[in-house]
Amino acid sequence: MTTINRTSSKSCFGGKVEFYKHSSSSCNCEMSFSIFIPQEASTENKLPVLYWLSGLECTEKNFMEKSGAQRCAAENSVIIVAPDTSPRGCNIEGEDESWDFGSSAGFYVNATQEKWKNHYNMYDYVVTELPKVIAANFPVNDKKSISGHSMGGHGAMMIAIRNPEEYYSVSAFAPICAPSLCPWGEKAFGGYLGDDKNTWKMYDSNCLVETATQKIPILIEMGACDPFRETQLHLETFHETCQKHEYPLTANIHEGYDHSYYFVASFIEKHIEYHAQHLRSLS
Ligand SMILES: N[C@@H](CCC(=O)N[C@@H](CS)C(=O)NCC(=O)O)C(=O)O
Repeated sequence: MTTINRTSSKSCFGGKVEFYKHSSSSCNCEMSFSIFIPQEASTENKLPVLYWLSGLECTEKNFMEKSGAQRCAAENSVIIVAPDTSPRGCNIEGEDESWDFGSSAGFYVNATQEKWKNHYNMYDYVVTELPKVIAANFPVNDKKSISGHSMGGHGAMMIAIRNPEEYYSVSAFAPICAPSLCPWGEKAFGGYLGDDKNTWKMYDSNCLVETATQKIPILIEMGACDPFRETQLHLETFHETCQKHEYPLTANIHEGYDHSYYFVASFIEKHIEYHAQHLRSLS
């Protein structure tokens, strides 16, 4: 069993916000995550988990510190787990050179390129390893949902589209909707997966919805004043692809909101309630 080391524990709305580090076999380095555990969680009362994937430049801290999700998670009896956004400190040349590639920018893929493939396996980490670590160490049942922001919003959609039987619901805030078509995605996929764009499709939600058979509905919030909306996020393209392939998508655009955690904080309660409803519905 993986040993996990708690680095901090704080009371929050009757429950606990805790931070952990552990040795990851997928990423071959130490990984970090944060967790919110509602007060009533116990071995006799195991709770479902909402996984939260953060965006570029984030660590496991941003969501816990800025979203204000804990009160609603406590009220709805949902555990929240927020992993770091990439491996770190792997001594890979260039890993800390830019804010949109390498550290803080794992993009939730399994790298195939020589330089990155030993460590940058965030897909396996989030889909397989982390849920096992959580199940072995916390009072969780086997029900999971997933959400995220920007790069992490895409990660949540891509992971849920590929694993619809694993997640009860999926949602995203200001997601990168078609990574193969935007500068952030092209840089990351090119670097981690190589130049052959065919290999990018398995990690691109805009491609995955074309062939999905079991269709898990997607809920998106997007700020109308998000400065990345036109250049990086491509919601309209994704919307068209979903319509064409009859993939269920609800996208809400909010006047005046941008890309920041102030936007996430403004709508997070609605999403936690949405996930809680799904996590409760099939019990
Ligand atoms: N550094 C970028 C912006 C990066 C950014 O907006 N990151 C988002 C996710 S894509 C975030 O959550 N940042 C951390 C935070 O706001 O706490 C820029 O120069 O425009």
